[in-house]
Amino acid sequence: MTLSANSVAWAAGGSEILKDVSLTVETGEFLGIIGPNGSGKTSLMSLLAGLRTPKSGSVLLDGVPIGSLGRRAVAQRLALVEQQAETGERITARQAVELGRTPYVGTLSPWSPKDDRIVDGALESVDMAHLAERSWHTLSGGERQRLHIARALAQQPEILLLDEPTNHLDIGHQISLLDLVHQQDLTVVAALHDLNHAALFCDRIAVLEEGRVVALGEPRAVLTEERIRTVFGVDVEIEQDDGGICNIRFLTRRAHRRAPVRQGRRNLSAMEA
Ligand SMILES: Nc1ncnc2c1ncn2[C@@H]1O[C@H](COP(=O)(O)OP(=O)(O)OP(=O)(O)O)[C@@H](O)[C@H]1O
Repeated sequence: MTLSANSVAWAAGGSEILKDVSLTVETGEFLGIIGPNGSGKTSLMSLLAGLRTPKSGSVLLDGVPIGSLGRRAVAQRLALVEQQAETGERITARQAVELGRTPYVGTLSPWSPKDDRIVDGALESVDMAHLAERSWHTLSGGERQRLHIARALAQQPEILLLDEPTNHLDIGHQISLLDLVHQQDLTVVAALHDLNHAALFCDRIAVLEEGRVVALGEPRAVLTEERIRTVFGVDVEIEQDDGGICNIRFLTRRAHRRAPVRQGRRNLSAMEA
């Protein structure tokens, strides 16, 4: 199943937020969207999810305009985890994940043991089965974020849209969540802030700058020192490991200051030896 944006433009508050955005996510691909704050990542994700309508251009789900499909039909194919997804309901962790089954349950197809099994599996996959009966409002930000992912997995979509999915997560859970998503047989579009995560997990990366796609391709082609300097305004050094994966090192003033100290320490240990 493919998802594509074709010359999409979107405006809000009197400003053009997205301008002439074109990209296609192929079946099974993990596409990363990176860009500075305010570059339009969240806006693009909601257009791709069919939550917003482009001012011009189109978003196609398997070649069909997403706006022409019913919400239930879209939800059976595509799940979105929003950046500030919240629930005001007084529900348990498990009930939050059960919401993922909404597109499948109805008068003619009542809740069944199969739905229970899918919810159990989703809770286990994000390491939250032990907190299934806890009230939502007692959970930490990271636990809630893992449940949002579990809810999306319980939706059994073919395409998963994730807007900054590692928000609130410690580094162990950031890696295990991206690993989990990567291992699913899913097409993934994820807005990511961590460029090393993008390099490690994405098949291709689109770079957004002021609402335009300024680069789109494999991580090693897109993540160059020059581009990161131009788009994000930071100096980096990039090394590629044997597998061709980029390792980005940020050259902050602090890193520059610390370099001679490290050298000094090495000299000192050499003298002590
Ligand atoms: N409904 C709206 N009305 C007015 N302006 C909006 C609206 N939605 C988004 N914007 C503006 O559009 C721009 C892009 O916002 P968006 O949230 O898509 O960026 P982002 O790349 O996801 O940012 P961040 O990295 O900070 O999450 C911002 O300047 C934002 O203020």
